[in-house]
Amino acid sequence: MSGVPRKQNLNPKVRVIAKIRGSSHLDGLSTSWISVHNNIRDGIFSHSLTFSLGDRPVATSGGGGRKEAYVVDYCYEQNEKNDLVFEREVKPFINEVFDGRNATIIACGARGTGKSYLFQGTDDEPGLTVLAVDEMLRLAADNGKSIAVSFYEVDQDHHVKDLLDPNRQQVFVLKDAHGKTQLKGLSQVSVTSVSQFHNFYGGGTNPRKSIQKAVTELPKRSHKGLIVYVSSHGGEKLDVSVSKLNFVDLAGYQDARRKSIDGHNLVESTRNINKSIHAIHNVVYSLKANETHVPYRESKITTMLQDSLGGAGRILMVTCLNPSFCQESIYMVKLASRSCQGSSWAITDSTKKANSSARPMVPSSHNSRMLGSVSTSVKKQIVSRGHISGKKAHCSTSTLKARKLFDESSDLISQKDQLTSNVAKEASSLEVEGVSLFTHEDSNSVSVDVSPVAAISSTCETTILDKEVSPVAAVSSTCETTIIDKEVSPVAAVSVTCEATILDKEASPLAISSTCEITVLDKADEDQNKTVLYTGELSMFNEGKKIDKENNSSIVNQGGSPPISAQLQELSNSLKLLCSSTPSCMDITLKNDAFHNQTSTDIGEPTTPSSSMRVTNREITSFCSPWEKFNARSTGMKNSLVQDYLRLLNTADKEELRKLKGIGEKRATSILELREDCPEPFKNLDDLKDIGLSAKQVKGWLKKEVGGLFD
Ligand SMILES: Nc1ncnc2c1ncn2[C@@H]1O[C@H](COP(=O)(O)OP(=O)(O)OP(=O)(O)O)[C@@H](O)[C@H]1O
Repeated sequence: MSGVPRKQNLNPKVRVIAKIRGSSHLDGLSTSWISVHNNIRDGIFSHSLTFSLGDRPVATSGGGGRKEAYVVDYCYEQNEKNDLVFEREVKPFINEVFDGRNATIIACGARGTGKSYLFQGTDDEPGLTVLAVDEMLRLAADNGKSIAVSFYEVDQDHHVKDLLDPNRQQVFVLKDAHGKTQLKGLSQVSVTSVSQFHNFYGGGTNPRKSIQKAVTELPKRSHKGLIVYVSSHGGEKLDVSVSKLNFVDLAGYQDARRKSIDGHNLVESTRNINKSIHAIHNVVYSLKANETHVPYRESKITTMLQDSLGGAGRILMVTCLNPSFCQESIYMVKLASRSCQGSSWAITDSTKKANSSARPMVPSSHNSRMLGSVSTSVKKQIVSRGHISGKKAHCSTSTLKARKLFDESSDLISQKDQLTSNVAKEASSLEVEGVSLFTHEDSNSVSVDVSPVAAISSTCETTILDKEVSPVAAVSSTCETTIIDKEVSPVAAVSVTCEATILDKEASPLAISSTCEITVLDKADEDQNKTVLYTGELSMFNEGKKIDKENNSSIVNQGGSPPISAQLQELSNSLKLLCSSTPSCMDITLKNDAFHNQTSTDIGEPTTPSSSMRVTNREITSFCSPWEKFNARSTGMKNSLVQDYLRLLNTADKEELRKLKGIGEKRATSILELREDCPEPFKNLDDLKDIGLSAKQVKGWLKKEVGGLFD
């Protein structure tokens, strides 16, 4: 990684990096599940991180099994040691601190990801704090300045304690007359040598051992902070600090619904910690985005650090990552990427999906909470890096089978009796089916003529949900294929997304919707990104009548290379075949209580509901009676309204939430708390019981909003 260009983000105030923890003997044969890729965007270098398990991408968006790439300013890999991170990231800060500015280095990450190791290190591999103090002492000696330190912790109850005080005296965070933060009761101790620092900070020659000892005496979950003051006054009591270098070792992020070793639910003890981790990310995000309001007051730790974080203060946020699979690490990377980029962005273009960047990756407890629901998902990925010029990559037979899932949606429907009798069994038989739009009609090979191709990924997901075991509530299939060509212009990425949804709560009504989309992003022309877009859309709400489908093809590519054009043509043909192979006539009754069916269905993946709501004009005109037209239209509107309402609950800020009927201060706070545990807690109206609302109540309010459509 040392040879890469290092032009960095132009906003020098905040830098967000990642560090993959080095291996210890305890790790055994852990192999990295994180891939690090170089990016250059607008001339700025960054790294993007993707996650996979074996050959499977880890679905991070919570929907559609998308493989997303999260951008950070830089990522240090497993073999890169503390001293490298120090030289590159911390040393420049020290010079600034000696010039009178404050700086803050924050380590965050899931538990056991090496945050403390990074800061404290070992005798053999000193950590950032030790290396920094060493360097600062040297500079202080050269410049006639002196160094002092404070060491504190902020526990889960927001209490601040002085760790240099044997009695762990409480520290009070106050503002003076000038609005500056005062940490009343926090000791400052002068330091003149590294070994002396070890004594204060670690209580011995091996800081790790001492800190581990200290940790056992402390509450399990707390943030720890070290302040290194640089003062020109010197002396034992440094009342006037010229500038500060803060090290903040945040408590490990942990899913609040996990159980502790002793079986106790950790919700209570982790909620406050997680809240403050979010708060510090929110502050970093606001500062990086130059927002006028920075939410320092959201937590004790950000209030304490306000003087250092604001103004000319520099910030380095290091997200520590586990070298082996860790769901919480993904979440931390999402937060880091959001802080780094303003929002996390995905190479697979999944940002097109509403809320995808902010979607939780924490496995939803809501699915498991919905008794009787069966959900299964399968993700398959083919990834090849480097050049595959003129080669044909062969897909496994599962891709052909997958294609069948889409083609045979009618078979699925005709099999509904079997499905309803044994949903779980059907689910497992469906899960072997994947989809590849690159599959030729007459063969199961994937042809890749684009050269060189940086990555090909194909993701398939199948979900069957049945809240009451029978009848089938929802069958949903999402497929995505992406080719990323980073090196050769003009094509940057080809992305294909297919979605199929079958909703059938009580045998009828039945709604089938499928959507296909091909997007080619062409970054060759900086001024004008050329885009080839193909969309195919098919929806069926039928009563034995004609089913309408709509295909839109819009080609505005001005300079696509011949192989890509040919490839696109192939894709386009495949899509047309795909759409045309879906049955054009179905004998299914459309029932007018579709709203109820839709809203009571627990659709686990958030990507699918919208497709089931699409009712185009052409579809509507294909219905026979005016009643059916009206009914289809109103069903779509009702469903859409419910989804918008849920989306609002999942994303709105407190102020917006309070504008909603039935949501006051208390409910708005509960909603925000729920979102901290699971950032998208409301997947259907039944989830509203978590905030003391019933689906019926909300439907009633929505009904009022839109008049008589809910009658
Ligand atoms: N670079 C590394 N090389 C070898 N071992 C490491 C490295 N980083 C961390 N470890 C080991 O991994 C384990 C966890 O590290 P550490 O305690 O620093 O994690 P943490 O993120 O601070 O955990 P927590 O959140 O629970 O405080 C320790 O046993 C540590 O020695």
